[in-house]
Amino acid sequence: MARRAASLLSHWSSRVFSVELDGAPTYFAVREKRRGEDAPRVFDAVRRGDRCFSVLVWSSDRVRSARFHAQLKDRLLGRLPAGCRLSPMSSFLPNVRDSLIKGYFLKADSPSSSPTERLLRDFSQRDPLLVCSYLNPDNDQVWTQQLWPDADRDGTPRVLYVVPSEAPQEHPSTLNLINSDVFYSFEEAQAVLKQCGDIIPEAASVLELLPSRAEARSEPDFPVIVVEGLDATGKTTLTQALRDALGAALLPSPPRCLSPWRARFDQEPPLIRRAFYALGNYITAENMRQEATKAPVIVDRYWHSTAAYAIGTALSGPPSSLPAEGSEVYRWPGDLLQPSLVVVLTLDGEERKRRLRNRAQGETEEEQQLDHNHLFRLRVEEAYHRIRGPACVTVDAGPSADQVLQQVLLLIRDKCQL
Ligand SMILES: Nc1ncnc2c1ncn2[C@@H]1O[C@H](COP(=O)(O)OP(=O)(O)O)[C@@H](O)[C@H]1O
Ligand SMILES: Nc1ccn([C@@H]2O[C@H](COP(=O)(O)OP(=O)(O)O)[C@@H](O)[C@H]2O)c(=O)n1
Repeated sequence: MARRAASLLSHWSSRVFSVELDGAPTYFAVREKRRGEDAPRVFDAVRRGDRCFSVLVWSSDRVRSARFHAQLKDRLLGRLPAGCRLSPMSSFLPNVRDSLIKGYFLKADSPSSSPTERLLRDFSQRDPLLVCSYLNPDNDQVWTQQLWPDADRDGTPRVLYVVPSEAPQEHPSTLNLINSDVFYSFEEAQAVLKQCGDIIPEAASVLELLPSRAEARSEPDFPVIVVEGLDATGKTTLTQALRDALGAALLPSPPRCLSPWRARFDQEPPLIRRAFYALGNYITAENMRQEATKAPVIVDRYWHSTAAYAIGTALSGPPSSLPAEGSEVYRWPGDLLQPSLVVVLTLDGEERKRRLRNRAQGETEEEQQLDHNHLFRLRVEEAYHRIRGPACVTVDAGPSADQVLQQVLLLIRDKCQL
């Protein structure tokens, strides 16, 4: 832990900081203070006289960091004085993978800054937090950042100038996607659940259900067809109709054996939750392999869902903020069985909502977010289309259920010689 802190601090001046102030990201860096120089303005959205702080989560234990970050907002809001405003914040080394650390930027009204300061000092001594305070001593928008001595540990307060920085080319969260949000091997996902063992007892039960190891191995005897799409695009309807039309086996994903643990892992931060879903795919792959010795196999969601939802959640903004097409984040895990065909159902937003209303059954929290957040839905759909290895074939799910079935049957006959 101490070594990671030392390396964090030694690269501190190379870091870029990002704060969502009034809905727009402000990027800034810090550097040594030069005497007598006019520093540029940075925090236009911060009122004169406001006292600011940043609280960033850092720990070499990634499970601890992820869980601590997930609780941090509530913990801060529960104890901070009224009038203190929180904005999401992150810090990263440009182009350095896994360098992103996350936390919050706090604006405290001047009169109430002392209790905030006391509380943060208390937090920084007990918790895996790196706290900085921001001052504009001359009240002219020239900001300085001070790493608190107790965070710096060598006893010398470091006072740095805050200077504007350019927006990075890629969304900063892209730096930590691989093996934190999306897992590209059985071992990587399994390692997260093993690490959770002492804090989430259910992890042991999930680990027991896993195959001893994973490998993509040879093609199954019968074709395996995966149906993907956002909630209410008609996956259940289509997969059942395909099962009946082809005399196929129908597999749900995540697999049924994980049902007792799903709600538990849905409460966890992305690192743990996504590892759980990633492992579910390896169980599904074993089931696919077995069933495909006897008949065609239809699967309701698989790797495309796991990766596209994870990418769409980790990033923000319009689909243009996603990693570019061809990026390694869209690759297929080398040890995961590839289906013969992946069909993605797409549906006009209004029709999807109408079907959701008609069905009126419980949505996952993530699915509710899809409804409330149009951009999130667009990001997930775009990520679906960028995933490679098998790429997906898009089918318009707007026509009647029978027409959609006939179209997909044609595709299967064409691509899988069935
Ligand atoms: N092609 C279709 N045309 C009209 N309604 C449909 C069609 N396919 C499915 N539905 C209806 O839309 C709702 C959502 O379909 P469902 O198969 O449950 O979607 P998913 O499994 O993707 O969430 C259901 O009420 C279903 O009867
Ligand atoms: N193979 C899978 C299947 C589901 N999932 C997750 O499960 C959620 C959707 O599951 P669901 O059971 O609500 O889907 P529907 O088939 O009901 O639309 C998505 O939010 C994904 O995050 C996954 O990550 N990987």
